[in-house]
Amino acid sequence: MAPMIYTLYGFAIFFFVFWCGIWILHLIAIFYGKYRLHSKVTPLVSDVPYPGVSIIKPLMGVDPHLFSNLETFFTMNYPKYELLFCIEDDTDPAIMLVKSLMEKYPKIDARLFIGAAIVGVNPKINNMHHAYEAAIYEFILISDSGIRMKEDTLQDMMNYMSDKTALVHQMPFSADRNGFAATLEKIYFGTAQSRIYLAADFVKINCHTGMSALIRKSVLDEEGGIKTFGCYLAEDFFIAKSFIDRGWKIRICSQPAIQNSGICDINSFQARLTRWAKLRVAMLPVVMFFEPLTECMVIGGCAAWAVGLLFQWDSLGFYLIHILVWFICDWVLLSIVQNGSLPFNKFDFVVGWLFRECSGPYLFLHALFDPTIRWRTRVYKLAWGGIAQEIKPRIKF
Ligand SMILES: CCCCCCCC/C=C\CCCCCCCC(=O)N[C@@H](CO)[C@H](O)/C=C/CCCCCCCCCCCCC
Ligand SMILES: O=c1ccn([C@@H]2O[C@H](COP(=O)(O)OP(=O)(O)O[C@H]3OC[C@@H](O)[C@H](O)[C@H]3O)[C@@H](O)[C@H]2O)c(=O)[nH]1
Repeated sequence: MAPMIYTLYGFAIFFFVFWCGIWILHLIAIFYGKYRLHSKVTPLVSDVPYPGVSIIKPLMGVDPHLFSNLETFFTMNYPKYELLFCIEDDTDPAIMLVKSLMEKYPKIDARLFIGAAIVGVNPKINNMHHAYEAAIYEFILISDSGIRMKEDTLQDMMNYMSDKTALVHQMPFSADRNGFAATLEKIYFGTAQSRIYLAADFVKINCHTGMSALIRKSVLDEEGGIKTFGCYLAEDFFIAKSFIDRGWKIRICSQPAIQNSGICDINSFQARLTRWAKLRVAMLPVVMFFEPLTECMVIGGCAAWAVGLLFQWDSLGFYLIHILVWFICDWVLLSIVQNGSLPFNKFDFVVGWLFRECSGPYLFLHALFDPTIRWRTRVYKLAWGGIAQEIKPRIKF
């Protein structure tokens, strides 16, 4: 009987301590977010020789926002940059769209690369490889198709590129769009993901998501270039890891990434989160045990049970207060990340937040039990450690 009791008390103490740790994460995210995000960007000084940036845009297919998202790259206020658009398929309608932007902005140095190289299994790396080889500047910006830039975003990123830094990335967030799926995306990126992202950046843990990343090219070249990371689907994580292992710093900049894909529905959003969860579990198996415990409903339930056992507190009351305080912290964090009025009201936030918090643990479980990964037109399997293998030939739409 005694071992059983010790085990129960052991679990209770673990849950209670973990729960206390999670509140420290909340506080770090709120205070660090307030201090770190949305700083005023130092204006460009005309006699300073700014380093050049080769911006690589891997594209695949079109969506209703693609034209206006890409256009923001032609209207940036940065003195020296080139745009390198990469499109794998020569029948992709994105080609027409890029060409029309190149005609509209003839003064902007832009090139189009059609056809992917096969340097690994990661289709984004394969797509970008030719552009990477042709890039002329000392910095590259890898920027996904759904990203929007403000006029000063590149300047903001460059401001954080110190001599010891090799990678500056934008914390994922989303644009103001209408509909429940857009609300859900904003709530997820502005709460659950921002909390971990900001805390990880604060303690210098690698949490790099590669949708918008400014990279010191010489450092990546020392690793053999982007092709070295073509064997992983989570090339972003492994690029950052290789930099950190060699003593370089990676940092977030002050402007969160504005994701503005024209495809915004609950199924594709959840499929994306599930895909990311599969990547995390394969690269860092420890995540399998700890990530569910970072979910409000899960850690709240565990802590409520623990305090009932350890301190004879009312578990239900504790659970409800836990949820309420978490909810308030999330509202505060989301407001900090948004840095302005939100495109939805408080009622939408309550519904979206509850939906996200209840569906999060389910999606994670779903990711654990289905190891195959579908990314756009391809299907993969991951081995422990993150090496990917393509298991079905490409589906052509
Ligand atoms: C003692 C070890 C504790 C490990 C705790 C792990 C808890 C992880 C909880 C939530 C993870 C949310 C991650 C959010 C961003 C990830 C988005 C993503 O998956 N992107 C992938 C695709 O682009 C990318 O390849 C992966 C990037 C990095 C994933 C790293 C996850 C671990 C982060 C651990 C942070 C702990 C912070 C602790 C601060 C005190
Ligand atoms: O087959 C593909 C798939 C994707 N891509 C490009 O890769 C970028 C990211 O694609 P998606 O938007 O589908 O995927 P995500 O936003 O989930 O990507 C994210 O997760 C996986 C990481 O490897 C990426 O670095 C990260 O950006 C886009 O610019 C897309 O055009 C390709 O070029 N080919």
